Amino acid sequence: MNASNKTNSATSNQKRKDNPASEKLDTFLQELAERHPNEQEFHDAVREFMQTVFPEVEDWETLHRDAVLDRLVEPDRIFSFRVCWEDDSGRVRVNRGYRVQFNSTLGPYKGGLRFHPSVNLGILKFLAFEQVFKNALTQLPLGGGKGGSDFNPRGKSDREVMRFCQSFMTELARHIGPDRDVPAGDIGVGEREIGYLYGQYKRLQDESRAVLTGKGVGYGGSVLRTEATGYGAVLFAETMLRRHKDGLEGKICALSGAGNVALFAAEKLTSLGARVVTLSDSDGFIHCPDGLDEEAIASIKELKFVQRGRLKEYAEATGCDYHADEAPWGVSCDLAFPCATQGELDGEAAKTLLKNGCLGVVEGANMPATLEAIDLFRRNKCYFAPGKAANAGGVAVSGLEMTQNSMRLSWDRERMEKELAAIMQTIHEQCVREGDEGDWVDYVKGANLASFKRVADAMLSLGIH
Ligand SMILES: NC(=O)C1=CN([C@@H]2O[C@H](COP(=O)(O)OP(=O)(O)OC[C@H]3O[C@@H](n4cnc5c(N)ncnc54)[C@H](O)[C@@H]3O)[C@@H](O)[C@H]2O)C=CC1
Ligand SMILES: O=C(O)CCC(=O)C(=O)O
Repeated sequence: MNASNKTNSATSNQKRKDNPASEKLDTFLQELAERHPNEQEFHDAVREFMQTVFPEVEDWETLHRDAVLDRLVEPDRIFSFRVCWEDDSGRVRVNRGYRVQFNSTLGPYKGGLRFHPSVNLGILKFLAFEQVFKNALTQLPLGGGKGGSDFNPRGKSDREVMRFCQSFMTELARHIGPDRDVPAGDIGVGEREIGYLYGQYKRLQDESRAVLTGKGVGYGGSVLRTEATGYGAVLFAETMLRRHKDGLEGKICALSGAGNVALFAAEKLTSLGARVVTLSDSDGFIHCPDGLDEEAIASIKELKFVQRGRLKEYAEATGCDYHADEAPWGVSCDLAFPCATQGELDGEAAKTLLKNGCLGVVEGANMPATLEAIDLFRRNKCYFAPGKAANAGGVAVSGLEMTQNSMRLSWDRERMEKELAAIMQTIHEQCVREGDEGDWVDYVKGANLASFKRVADAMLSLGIH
């Protein structure tokens, strides 16, 4: 029983007439909303995915009988726990921690941890759902999960962050393991946090196990993991443009974010001759019409990763334009790279980008474009690279970090660069194979169908559970 054979665009017209896919989709989404109330981000992620998958599912009966689609939207399990820690003044603080183990059909649960005050179960379920399909596209043996806490590292001392991470891991440790669930970083969780989390895991288990990725290269991390998400998104953009007889050289690029993904995307774009004109944080954006050079990006990295400062400070120090409380999508550009967070590029922003002649949008973040924005990009045949394809370079190198840890060796930069480029190429090929519309490639449809087929086929093979 093979979903690839059963899912075919030559869908029988009769079947469609008897029971149109759009009606089935509406019912499915309505039931989802009733079963998972007040989780808008999760509903949106499922809608974006299922609206491309439903019309292509020919053998409805098989998938329906085995409840594959219903199983795909129900997490395997979810943990929620109290995290108590002591701040520098001796006061005890209480946060909530979570891990959503969504689907392990293809391998151990894999996906980042997010520390941000906005974190709630709906957001983590959307991220974990996306992760299942993103990981499938890498072709590595990885399931999907996500976790985190409403803890806000901003403004906390290193020691406070350490105590929080130790408390968080004290509970999480019992649920994870190298063949079970391997977390990594995401918003608010970088190398510092991974170091503290890993240190506490080792202390508790008295074992050096590959239980987290994104570790420092000095203690079991992989070369290129830090850069991989941003670099991978740019490699994807380059492949997408090359297929359409174009390139990155001279392209004006508007980026949002100023964290791990945005800054390494900016670095790679600049090295390939593109002009990065904006970066943003949650307070506003900087606009540098001549483009940020290597030196400027290095000093913003120092500001963000070491001093943990704000872009406003960079603007004050250099005199570049700064726009408080605004996103950068009003700036005229050839390519947009939303690299901050979900929902940051809405319908109005999409209309502005299209009006200004934007050729393509590459999602460095997870679900930064709203459903309305995605719809506008697709209807206008703007090249839109969805996050589950474009930002998969990070988790792909995490997968390779697991491989290196299992083999007890480390690969060098040259090898890692080749591996990352090959994986991004393969992801692009899968999107084109499933999303080629003749005069245009629908990357959303391509990424969703290719990953769906891989996960659904494996689920059918593994029986009902
Ligand atoms: N770190 C990774 O390897 C991967 C991250 N992602 C996604 O990329 C995005 C960024 O993650 P990272 O760069 O790792 O996080 P980060 O914590 O290093 O940086 C996040 C950036 O987004 C900005 N930001 C956060 N919330 C915001 C808001 N509400 N409005 C405006 N700006 C906001 C922050 O100021 C910061 O500049 C997230 O959507 C994450 O899920 C996706 C794949 C892998
Ligand atoms: O490297 C990983 O395991 C997770 C990366 C991640 O959280 C993501 O792809 O959104």
